[in-house]
Amino acid sequence: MKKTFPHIPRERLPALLAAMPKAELHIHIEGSLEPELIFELAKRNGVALAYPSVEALRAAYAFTDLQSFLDIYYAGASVLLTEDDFHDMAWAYLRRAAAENVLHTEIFFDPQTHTARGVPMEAVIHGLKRAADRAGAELGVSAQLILCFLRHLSEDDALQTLEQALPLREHFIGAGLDSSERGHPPEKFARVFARCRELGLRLVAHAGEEGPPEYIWNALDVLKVERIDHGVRCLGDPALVQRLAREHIPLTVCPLSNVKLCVFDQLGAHNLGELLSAGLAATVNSDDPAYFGGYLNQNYLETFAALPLDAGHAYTLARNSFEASFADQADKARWIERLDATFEQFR
Ligand code: HPA
Ligand SMILES: [Zn+2]
Repeated sequence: MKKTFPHIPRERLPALLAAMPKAELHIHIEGSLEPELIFELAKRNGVALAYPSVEALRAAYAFTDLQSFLDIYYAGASVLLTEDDFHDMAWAYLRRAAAENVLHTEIFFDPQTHTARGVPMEAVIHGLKRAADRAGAELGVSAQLILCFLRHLSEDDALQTLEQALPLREHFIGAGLDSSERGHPPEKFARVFARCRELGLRLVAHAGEEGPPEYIWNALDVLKVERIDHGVRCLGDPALVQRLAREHIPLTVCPLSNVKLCVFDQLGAHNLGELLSAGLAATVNSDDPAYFGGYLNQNYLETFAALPLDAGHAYTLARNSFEASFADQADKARWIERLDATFEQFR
């Protein structure tokens, strides 16, 4: 049964959305790199940037599609060289997450973006993991890592990357697939995902952000992923929607990202409400918050302001975020109790 909260008026929604405990399941840590930190790290590491100032860099954040964003995103990540750089980036994100009542986060990282520049795999993973462990100890935020393969590169490159990461296997819980979607279908990565499955990694893939519903089918059937990242284009295929609903496959939806990358013209045209009405396990996430105009709470706030969503939808989205996570059942139950308590307090 869906919960409803008729006693919570619409004016209380912004406070409720900010206060409610939540999980974030779709955040690229390189996409949390704020322009100020890009400049600080560039200076620290003696890396030359193509932009003269923070303002000039921010002014370049006007994207027409996924690729136009990725070009700038990879350029920004070029300032990351040492273990401390990766720690500092992730720590900045995790502090923000804690302030936004994020109890649990599953963080994507793109090792190939760094190893291709000669950065050791150990620097990437140890730096991120140190920040994740520190978040547990100092902020009470549970944080896990998901290693993503860049789909514009070859499957052999992905396989080599996986082998390189294997000595550090204990530090990440899953594998994902990101970067340029169109022209790089999931089945291109069938072997590497099969290997990840043998290794006991949890599996996710970006599909149906810009790509067709067929990519979502193949992410499920060929890669055997447990969650679909984005997936907003599933509504074009009723049989797919039925499958996603029947099998409770979560979608990690990123509303501000979708508008910035022109997947939807405006937030008011976003299909999040339809996804929920279709019985899909949709969640709200920030994707690349430093580039897309806001962190997790901003995604919730702007989306609820633009769409006819109420406190019942807020509850469903937050609850979905915990249920769709790769955390263990006891943690999920504890977080959902805290969610229920927050909703009890709002009148
Ligand atoms: O939204 C995204 N889509 C695909 N790849 C990405 N890498 C960072 N953000 C994204
Ligand atoms: Zn993404």
